[in-house]
Amino acid sequence: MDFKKWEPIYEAILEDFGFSREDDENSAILLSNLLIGSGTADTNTLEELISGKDVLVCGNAPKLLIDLKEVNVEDYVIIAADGATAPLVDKGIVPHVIVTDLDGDVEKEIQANQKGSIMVIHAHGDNTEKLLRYVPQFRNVIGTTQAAPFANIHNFGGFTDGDRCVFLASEFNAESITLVGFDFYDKDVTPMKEKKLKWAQRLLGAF
Ligand SMILES: Nc1ncnc2c1ncn2[C@@H]1O[C@H](COP(=O)(O)OP(=O)(O)OP(=O)(O)O)[C@@H](O)[C@H]1O
Ligand SMILES: Nc1nc2c(c(=O)[nH]1)N=C(CO)CN2
Ligand SMILES: [Mg+2]
Repeated sequence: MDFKKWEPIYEAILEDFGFSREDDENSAILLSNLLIGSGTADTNTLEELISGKDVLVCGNAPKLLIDLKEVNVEDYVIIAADGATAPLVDKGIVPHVIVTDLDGDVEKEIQANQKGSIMVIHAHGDNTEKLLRYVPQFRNVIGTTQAAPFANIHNFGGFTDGDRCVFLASEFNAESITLVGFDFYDKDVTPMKEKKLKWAQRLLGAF
């Protein structure tokens, strides 16, 4: 994603939520340093995995398991959005890629990572403690930010874990992108989650 294209959307998100760009930037610097310690994965791995392939993006809506019955998971490169990892792992499915800001079931994500999942870990102003605690426990990590990319920190576009999966699949030239476990009208969510889902829906309108 060209950051100049993403930046106006990012500025609108910052304003809507009252997030601080400086906090996001400092969190990204922290993640960059943590990855220098533990080893950053190469984005070529994502290119090789995704380019020309059919991708299944798994969101964490309650209907995820119902949606999964309609697809043959073996036909896809599977990208799990954060909390979607646990129900997949419980069904014996190891996602090829996990996109996370580490506020889901991180223990399940560590298990999946040990079985081969590539981690795409997102730094933002409200997850620095999670980064410090968990990043050293993962291998094969690619770091992302919603602010400007630099050095070993990327910005493929997107905001919530779920829509960032789709931006990532698009960035690496997926042949097709199929969504399961997305429900933007889920009423059983907090007001904050409802607001984030509205942004996810809006951002996915571009695809
Ligand atoms: N009804 C839904 N409830 C929860 N997540 C949903 C829903 N529909 C789609 N999603 C997508 O699934 C992703 C993963 O969901 P999860 O429950 O892990 O949320 P989360 O980690 O709190 O999300 P985020 O960190 O992006 O706020 C979300 O980022 C969202 O894009
Ligand atoms: N600063 C900040 N940025 C975010 C946050 C958040 O809570 N705070 N949540 C996200 C995933 O929904 C993505 N980006
Ligand atoms: Mg999350």
